[in-house]
Amino acid sequence: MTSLLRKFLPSPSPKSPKNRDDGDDYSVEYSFAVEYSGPPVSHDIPLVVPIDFDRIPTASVVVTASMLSNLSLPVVQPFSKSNLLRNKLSRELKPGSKADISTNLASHSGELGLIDVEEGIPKVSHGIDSSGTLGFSDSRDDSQELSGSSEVEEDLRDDGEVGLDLDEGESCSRALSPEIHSIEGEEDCISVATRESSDVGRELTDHYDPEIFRRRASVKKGLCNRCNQRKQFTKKVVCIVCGAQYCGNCVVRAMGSMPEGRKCIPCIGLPIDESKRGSLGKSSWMLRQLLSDSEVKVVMRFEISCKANQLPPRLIHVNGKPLCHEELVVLQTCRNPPKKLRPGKYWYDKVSGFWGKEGEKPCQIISAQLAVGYQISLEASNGDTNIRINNRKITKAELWMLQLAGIQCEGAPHFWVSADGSYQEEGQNNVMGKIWDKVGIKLVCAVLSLPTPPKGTNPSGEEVANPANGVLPNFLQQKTLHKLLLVGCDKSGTSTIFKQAKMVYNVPFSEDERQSIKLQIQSSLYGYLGILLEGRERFEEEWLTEMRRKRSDEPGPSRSCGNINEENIYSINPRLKAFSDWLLEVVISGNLDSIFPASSREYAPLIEDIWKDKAFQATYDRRNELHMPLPRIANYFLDRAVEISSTDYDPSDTDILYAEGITPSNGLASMEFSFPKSTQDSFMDAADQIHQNDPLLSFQLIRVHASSLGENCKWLEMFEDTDLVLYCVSLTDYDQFSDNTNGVSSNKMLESKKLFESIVTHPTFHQKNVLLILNKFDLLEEKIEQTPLTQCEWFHDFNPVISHNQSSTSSSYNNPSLAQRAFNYIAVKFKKLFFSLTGGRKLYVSRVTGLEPDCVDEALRYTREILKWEEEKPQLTLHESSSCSVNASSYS
Ligand SMILES: Nc1nc2c(ncn2[C@@H]2O[C@H](COP(=O)(O)OP(=O)(O)OP(=O)(O)O)[C@@H](O)[C@H]2O)c(=O)[nH]1
Ligand SMILES: [Mg+2]
Repeated sequence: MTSLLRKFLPSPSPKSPKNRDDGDDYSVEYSFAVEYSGPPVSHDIPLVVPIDFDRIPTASVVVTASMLSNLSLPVVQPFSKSNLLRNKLSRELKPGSKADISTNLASHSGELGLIDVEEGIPKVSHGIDSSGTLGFSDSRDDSQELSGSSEVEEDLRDDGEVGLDLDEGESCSRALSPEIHSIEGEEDCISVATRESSDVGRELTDHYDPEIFRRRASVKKGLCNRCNQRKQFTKKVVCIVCGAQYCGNCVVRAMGSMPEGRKCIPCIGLPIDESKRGSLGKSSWMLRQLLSDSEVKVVMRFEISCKANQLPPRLIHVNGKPLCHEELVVLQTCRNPPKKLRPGKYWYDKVSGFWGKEGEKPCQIISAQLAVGYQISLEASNGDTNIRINNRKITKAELWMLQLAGIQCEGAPHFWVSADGSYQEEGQNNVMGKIWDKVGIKLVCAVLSLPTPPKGTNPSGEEVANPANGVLPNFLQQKTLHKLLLVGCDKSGTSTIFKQAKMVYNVPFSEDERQSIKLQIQSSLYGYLGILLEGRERFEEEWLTEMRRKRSDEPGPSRSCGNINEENIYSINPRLKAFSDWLLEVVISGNLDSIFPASSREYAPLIEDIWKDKAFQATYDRRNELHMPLPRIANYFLDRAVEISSTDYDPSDTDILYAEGITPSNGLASMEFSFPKSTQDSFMDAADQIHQNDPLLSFQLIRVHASSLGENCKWLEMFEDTDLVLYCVSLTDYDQFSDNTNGVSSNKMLESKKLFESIVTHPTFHQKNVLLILNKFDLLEEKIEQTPLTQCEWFHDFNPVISHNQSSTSSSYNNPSLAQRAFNYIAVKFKKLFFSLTGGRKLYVSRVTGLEPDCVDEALRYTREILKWEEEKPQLTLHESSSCSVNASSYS
């Protein structure tokens, strides 16, 4: 296999475009914005496939005139066989649609109805001759696909990027000439699609410069580009222009004082490789080893703010228009500029400030009314609903958002939404409300990954952007948010993990959350009381039955004389009895939540009386004999029943942690956090910790209750942009049963297995890795001594060989406890299941042991490591948290 990388270099100058018919294998093509206005064109023009030689697969399919009759969007697509076909067959160009077209300007401009030739940018591309090697030889023949496709293979290169290789000597080499040409002038650019983690397959446009091209072509992969050594090359510094890598010994000599950040000296002054924009300002480990902290900061500041590294405005398209310098300035200096602005195509709703990538849902709300780009198009976000906001068809996620906010969407309404979120229907003059005032809207948006308006004015005292003092303007800060979806069966402990995370990462509970948890605690308290009162009734009946039996056994006349004195330790006075009867009725009817704790003020004095009553205390002493078991945590609250039932009760953090649930609906909850500085971090060395405490790296933890996922987990669709799924399993479920929706009792571990299967095989999570959190390990340690794991049929072959002569010196590693072996066994069971269901994906495992907030720290820090590994695409095949390693041989 010969890599295209080395084989092909740029095409001829745009100033002398070669005509396709002259027999040459390549031609220079031009790209410009066009608005299609005529009937379908049927010129016989072969498809052109521009190829970026440096970052293959970066080739884009460019539409030619003859394809316009059956293809409109998106004109430039990442190169892939299926993309080519799908787009060709399924789209239709309607008059009025705009597109970027590349074609041979010289011969076809007139017939295409071009409107914006002046913005035209020459493109480097290779024409494919009509016999068809890498494309459609004749667009009228739909059956002809990539006829050369068998020679094209995706190949994972050693640097982790996907490359495109061709078989040596195959027909592609006929079509693509290895001849070297160059293009002059700064205006030149080539179309590329990079494989950034979040932008896979998305089109970006890279600056083209022959010097950069030459430099990139001469970069030695896998070696230090100065000393040519390979050894000790795992950590390196990479030039942000040409991609050359340098080892620790050579970096400073190769890069000098780094006045523009990490660039080798000849690259200084050249524009950066756009696919590396995301790493601007993020220092590497190696650099931190070589330079002092303050030096690293200065270099990183240069890297972010120097002129040569700024975004070229033309590479940003807004509503179809490549920006000019002034527009980019307007965009970047407005009050709420787009975050993470990279080369690409965006849509912008000037009325509401909604902003998104072309063909995608909105990702941000920026300042409204900016004079930037053309008018927005109906299809800007590729919305597949009939509902419009400000003349844009909205996406499904936005429709869900409106519906969850209680906004009527029946009858395909067309809303006008202004910058403050007030909305009205088209043709009507009255404002119907404000979207952002709706209850729970922030949570809904967070969960659906939709933007909410940025916070209001800067409170005084907040630092104002000033690169001189190290504070960068918003647009230079690129915050990365990783989404973690936390899900599990009933009582698996997801809400506890969520609350633990809030506490350990100092995310305060809002007043609303505290109030709702307070009501939850009070309501549960009445539930626990109900269980105890039911027990009291039973104990009293048992006592009376026993007394009657004793009486009947007594010989002689006393048997019939007089009634039994029914007064006993379990008797309560009529007032308490009336309350008890009523409460039991409420518990049985399942209406507890609707009655309590709204009316708890009324009942608080009764609770005090009940709690002090000897009958109740006698029952409480026998709480282990109750038919309906009290949750473990009940004691904690019952011991403070009087305090909790009072109206001025204010739950402590521990109360909140022990409470059941987070929100009244017990459904969705979301929080954003970042990892605070930690003195001990088992996963990284000290230098990495500095990097990891980066405030721009944050995480969103979304907890969703299994019952909110709907039939066949259909609502998982809402979480498509999850970065990692955290699936929570309670280790104590193996001997527990619950009634499923059909009223059939089933083992809870098997239920958990079933939900796990549905989630990991759900199409939304196709290709997503999963972290399995095995929870309540502390309870497993107690339980497994009493109840064998084999109670669950899935674990029938758990048969640990325990060494009984544990010496005091043998470590738990050499001689794991029964619970540890059970943990390992269960982890392997899930791993095997996962592997059989998903093939190549990875299941990571961690555990949580207890209710202390920091019990979740390790599992959550592990998620950060997993995401880092994923980004770096390591060669490892099996990852385990060091403290939770799963060893299949530890059980037999
Ligand atoms: N001892 C101990 N108890 C735990 C642990 N994790 C959760 N619990 C308890 O287990 C019970 C269920 O936990 P939750 O966090 O409410 O579970 P859930 O997944 O939210 O379940 P739902 O109530 O169905 O939403 C609560 O009483 C928790 O206090 C743990 O690691 N150790
Ligand atoms: Mg709960």
